[in-house]
Amino acid sequence: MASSLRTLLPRTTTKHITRHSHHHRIPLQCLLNQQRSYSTPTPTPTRLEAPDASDPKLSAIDTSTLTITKTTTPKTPTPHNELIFGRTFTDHMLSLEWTAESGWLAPNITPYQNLSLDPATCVLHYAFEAFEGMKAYKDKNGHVRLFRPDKNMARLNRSVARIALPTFDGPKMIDLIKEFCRLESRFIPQTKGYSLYLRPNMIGTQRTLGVGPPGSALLYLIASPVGPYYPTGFKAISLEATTYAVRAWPGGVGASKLGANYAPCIVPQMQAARRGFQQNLWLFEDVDPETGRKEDFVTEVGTMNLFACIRDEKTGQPELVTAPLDGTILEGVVRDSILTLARERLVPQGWAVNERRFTMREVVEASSEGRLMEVFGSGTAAVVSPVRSIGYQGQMISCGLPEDKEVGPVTLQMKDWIEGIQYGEEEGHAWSWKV
Ligand SMILES: Cc1ncc(COP(=O)(O)O)c(C=O)c1O
Repeated sequence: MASSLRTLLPRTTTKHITRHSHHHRIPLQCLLNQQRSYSTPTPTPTRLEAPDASDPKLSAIDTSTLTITKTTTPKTPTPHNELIFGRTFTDHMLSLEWTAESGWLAPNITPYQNLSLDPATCVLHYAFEAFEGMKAYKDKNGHVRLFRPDKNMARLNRSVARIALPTFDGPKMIDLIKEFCRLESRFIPQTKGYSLYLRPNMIGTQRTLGVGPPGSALLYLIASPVGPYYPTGFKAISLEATTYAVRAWPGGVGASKLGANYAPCIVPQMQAARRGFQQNLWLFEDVDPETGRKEDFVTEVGTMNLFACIRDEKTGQPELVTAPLDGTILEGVVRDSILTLARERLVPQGWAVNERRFTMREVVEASSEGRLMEVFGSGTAAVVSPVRSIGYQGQMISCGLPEDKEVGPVTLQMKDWIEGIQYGEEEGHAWSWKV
């Protein structure tokens, strides 16, 4: 316990050495830039430079130094029917500290406990924070499995790099997560639909009010056992298309899983809820280069990507469409899985599968002409979430679900395929990683 507290407590928050290394580095860089600009003008950067922390030495993790301090007060897991998403946690947490001088220090698994942060810690002022959401599942033989954890680690590395937090060795972090899951295995119910939600989180821990790259960071992981998103079967949701606020924009950080992207989404979500909608749908207004007209492009939902099944006006061919990865939406792991499965398994049945920009005008027209077959959200929490209607500019757009149905065939098929892989029912699938 003593060593675990030392890990999380003041070491990073009271030591200042890491800051000095930046003080030395920054003036030197400025000097070099200045010198260069006297001879030939420095070209304007056309892309973001990789931050210092992508230095392989600074992103290495030594898993052989892992220490495990087990709790002396193990909890009784919450009964299945009482599980509420993100409310109860397991006995332990995994944590790793990073400093700009030494890179990643020895990882620790300790009892779940409070963090102690100096009030000046940079995450509390400037939102140096990025996170992930992934799950561990238990198959019918009692083996714990992760679903495409490489994708989550790659995305977390992209997110942290965008805000000058240190990158890390993804495969080594997965080894640590596996170790953590083995320790917490008793919290994962062996019932399909149940899982252990894993929340890796990285924060900048530099104690400073100066705005600059954090010289120290903490990567930690906590876990919450969760039940099925729809315990009594699917319940189709209705979305309010938000026309008065924007979630992300070209050149922004919408593709990064930063905490700072989520807080500003709550007020529009509350407003949608006040009008009876379960979620809001984020749009992006832009000129369509083909028509020269201003359009509302469909992007994604609060914590889900969005798919539509639309029958072609002329040929009648069904198309599965979702917004492209243009930097304004999160690159969902489930989104990618749906696209891959659809290309493998729906295209041979005559479907078109496209990542392309599509507009609310298209959705409205398809709906009014009876060509909008299904709409659904995709994400780790629910896998898929059927959409019954979208409120847009004072109209309710019906998304093709018959009134007596809660889910369409494509949505249901995707859930079955993906859960089959997650729970190891589809034998030997490369996306299901045995722990
Ligand atoms: C904004 C946003 N979009 C999409 C997703 C879906 O991503 P994934 O499929 O990786 O869960 C999430 C959930 O994490 C999200 O927060």
